[in-house]
Amino acid sequence: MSEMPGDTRLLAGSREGRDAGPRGAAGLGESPVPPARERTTEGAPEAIVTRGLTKRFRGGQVAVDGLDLAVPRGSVFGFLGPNGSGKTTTIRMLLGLVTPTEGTWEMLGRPMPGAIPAVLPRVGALVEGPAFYPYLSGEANLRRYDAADPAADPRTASRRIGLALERVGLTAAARKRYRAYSLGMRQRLAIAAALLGPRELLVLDEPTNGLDPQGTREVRALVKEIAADGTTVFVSSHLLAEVEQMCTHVGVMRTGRLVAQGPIEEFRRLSTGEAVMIRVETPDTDVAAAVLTGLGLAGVRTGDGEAVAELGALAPERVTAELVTAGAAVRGLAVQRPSLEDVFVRLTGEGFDVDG
Ligand SMILES: Nc1ncnc2c1ncn2[C@@H]1O[C@H](COP(=O)(O)OP(=O)(O)OP(=O)(O)O)[C@@H](O)[C@H]1O
Repeated sequence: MSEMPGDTRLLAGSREGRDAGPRGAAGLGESPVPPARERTTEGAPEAIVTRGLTKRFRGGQVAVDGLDLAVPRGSVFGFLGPNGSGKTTTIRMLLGLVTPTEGTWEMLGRPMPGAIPAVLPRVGALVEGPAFYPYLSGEANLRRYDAADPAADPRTASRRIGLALERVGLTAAARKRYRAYSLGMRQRLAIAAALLGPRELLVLDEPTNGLDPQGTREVRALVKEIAADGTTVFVSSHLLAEVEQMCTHVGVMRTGRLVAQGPIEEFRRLSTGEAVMIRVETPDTDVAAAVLTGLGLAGVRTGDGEAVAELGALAPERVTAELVTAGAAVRGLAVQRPSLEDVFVRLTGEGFDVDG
């Protein structure tokens, strides 16, 4: 797994980068000479870096507020946040589709938006699904799509299209009409359109939105395959399970702010700070509750055939022994460690849809 600079910035923390930087001074288009720290090299360890990136829409709505993202090369970076938290606006800014109100950003080591002509051909993007013709085949649709790109050499179109179809596993269905494609195949074709040409970075905005479970699985598997080939993938989602299954890194958005970012392992480690619960399944709930209370455990409560408490640092075998000594018939005993979801809920103050 690639290392993210400043892993310690996992929690809400990317502020220092912003304060040290040219925030505010760099209203885009206002400064003809970019600050020295913007002149980065192609070999930068991040595929995307933003500093203080902000979008205030007319009418005062702040959609994205001082974003300091660092997306390591080679990562599958899950850009996670509830609906309306600013993910799409961020992606549109990164791709030069919307002008930031404030802040700077780099893609593939080059300062944007100045380097757009050099950088965007190396970046595949799926933001709004491309409109495909239902009565044309997948291949014919890609041909039209490719022909609309002035940078694409028509002499090599067939090869490009063949490779893109192969990459998304649609070679066998290339001649089928688009309208006969399943939802998953349609989305894979959209990803193929983003992969017409060799890409170092793929940006996908909610690629599984609206898909059935089978389509969702296909797209997730495809993202992993693309990443395994060395392409950095920046993928937005409001689904925690999706990010957990696909991503090596996560950035968490809440109302336009990045509240945390880092390797997913770091988030898992964070979850160890949450309360570990012990759940005793027993017909003798009162006896069990008395034992748990006697052991000094907090949050003791009884329910339907069970007694529950916060285990804290106590060894579960100690609880088991005391329960047996007290004569409680123990049918089951479970230690519940906090999930990644608990951590995200604490960070964002709201729940996530867990299912894909
Ligand atoms: N063109 C616009 N003009 C005014 N406000 C906008 C515009 N585009 C987005 N917004 C607002 O900015 C906020 C962030 O929207 P954005 O679409 O970036 O969020 P999101 O996290 O991608 O959510 P979703 O998953 O629902 O698309 C929302 O409150 C939205 O209403």
